[in-house]
Amino acid sequence: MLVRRHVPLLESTLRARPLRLLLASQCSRLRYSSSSAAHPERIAVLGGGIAGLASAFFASREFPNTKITVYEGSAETGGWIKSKRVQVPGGEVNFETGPRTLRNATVTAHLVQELGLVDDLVFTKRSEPSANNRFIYYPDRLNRLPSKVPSLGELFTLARSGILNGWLGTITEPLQPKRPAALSDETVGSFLARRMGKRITDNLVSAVFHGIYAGNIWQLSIRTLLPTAWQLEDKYGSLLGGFLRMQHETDNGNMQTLAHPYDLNAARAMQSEIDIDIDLAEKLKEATVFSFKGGMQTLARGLQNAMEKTGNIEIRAGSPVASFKLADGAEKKVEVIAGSDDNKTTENYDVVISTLRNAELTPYVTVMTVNLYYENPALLPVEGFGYLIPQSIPFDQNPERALGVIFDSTAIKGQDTAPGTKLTVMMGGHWWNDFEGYPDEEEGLAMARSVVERHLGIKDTPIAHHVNLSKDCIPQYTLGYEERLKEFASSLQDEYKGRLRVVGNQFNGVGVNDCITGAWQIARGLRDGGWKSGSCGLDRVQDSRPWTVVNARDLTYRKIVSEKDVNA
Ligand SMILES: C=Cc1c2[nH]c(c1C)Cc1[nH]c(c(CCC(=O)O)c1C)Cc1[nH]c(c(C)c1CCC(=O)O)Cc1[nH]c(c(C)c1C=C)C2
Repeated sequence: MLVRRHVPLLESTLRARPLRLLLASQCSRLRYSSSSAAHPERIAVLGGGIAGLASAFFASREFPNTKITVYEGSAETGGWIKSKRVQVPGGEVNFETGPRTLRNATVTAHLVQELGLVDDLVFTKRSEPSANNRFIYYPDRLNRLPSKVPSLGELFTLARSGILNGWLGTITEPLQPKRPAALSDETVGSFLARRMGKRITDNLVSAVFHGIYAGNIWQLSIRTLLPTAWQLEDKYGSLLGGFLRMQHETDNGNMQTLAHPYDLNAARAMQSEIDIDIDLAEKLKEATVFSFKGGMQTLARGLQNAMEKTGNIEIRAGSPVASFKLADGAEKKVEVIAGSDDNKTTENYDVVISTLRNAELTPYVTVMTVNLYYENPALLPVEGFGYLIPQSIPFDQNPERALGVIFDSTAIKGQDTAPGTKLTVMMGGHWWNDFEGYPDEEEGLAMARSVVERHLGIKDTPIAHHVNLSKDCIPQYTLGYEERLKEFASSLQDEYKGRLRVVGNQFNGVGVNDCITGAWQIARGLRDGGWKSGSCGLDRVQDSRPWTVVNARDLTYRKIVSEKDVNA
């Protein structure tokens, strides 16, 4: 593969990876310790999920001489990331109860590299069927979604299923009435139905949002979840018109897009501060998603192990936070009370990074995952990633309120030593919002089996299974979220004078990558005396600069470029 770096001098050190990584980490330490004259003495991180662990890790890189304490309520760190290794006849299989794969993201790739986990990675290549075959269940069968530009045949098959009914509205969108200037937010459903019609929105878009938020598109905020679409309409009066303008307004042939200046700065910081090893970059480029041979928990464990080795981070598992507040006295410190009922401690910190949830900011949804393993390796009627179920499916086709089914044994390979078929049925989300109780393990298993029998015709008995209820696992960025977040940010600043920062899936996005990137930004924000500033870590939402037209490539990490680009 033709790949080369921008900076030829670095090329030889790149090839000698261990040396390069060693140098990189020493350079980072030198740079970080240069500001150590004014480093915080103690930092507390509240919550040992991925956002908390990554925050502690990055903060320790910034301040090697600061004592960092991570408080985690449960016995184990990692939060929603949980992998379970299960013995089955013929080998072992990996069951994930939470996030199961990662998409390429600069900070995550860098973290994996720093933790020495590159050899533990498994990739789903772009060429594999699971990368290309994604299905939507509608109205009573699986429909393959076109992977890139759809062929006429693919469009015809989709149109025949009825999924695309109402698509004509999409091209007449620029002629439709403009959105009222005073409208400060809209639901994803309403925004998209205005241009695509309600039927496609319900049949297609709702399925995609099930797969990410397990949420209801008629409640989620377009302004937060599809901000570029919202801003394009704001600037150009039409989403399609704005999109087409972006194709024309090219500078040196580059595609353009709208971006918030904060995001542009963040992209520049990644570009200048992060080096990704060339071998890893190549693998990531060829993959749609990746995970770890031992499951996603490898990442959380890798982080914990690396932190334990630093000597300046203490992880207190089984130590729930009871309360925290700005401590009395002249010095700005935050007092944290934590621990079990019979063993509570009260300690003061210069900075607290909280990943704990705030009940007023967002509602949450609960998801039940049921992992199923069958001895027969050839059970599935189609090969692919799995399928999502839209909101429009009538109750009799989906009484269990399943959101989707993942074909794990094809979606990500290299984790199991047994050859059978592995599936995960995901149920609940917004559908279960009003439930007073949830199905127990036995009921969950029966419901999942009935979903795969009705949708896929699978009647076999699974030889291994795991039922897990993740109560309140995905925050819902509902209508008006951004305004609520702004108010929340100023109240935090008033109360904690900058000594409390917040990060995690309630603020940065619901994915693992969002949490890791948010943690990296929080730690950078503490640098060079930033820990004494009045920020609460929500600088992005408080930054009122308008979105501007930028070259799309300026938003992407591109230290690794193709030979063609180098020569251009
Ligand atoms: C525990 C359930 C989760 C559901 N959504 C998320 C979790 C952790 C978060 C999430 N899922 C996806 C994204 C998009 C980008 C990314 O970081 O990968 C996010 C933030 C996409 C996704 N959804 C499912 C899978 C296997 C993936 C990743 C791989 C891919 O896109 O190729 C499946 C899935 N997740 C949820 C449901 C209900 C579901 C249904 C099949 C909820």
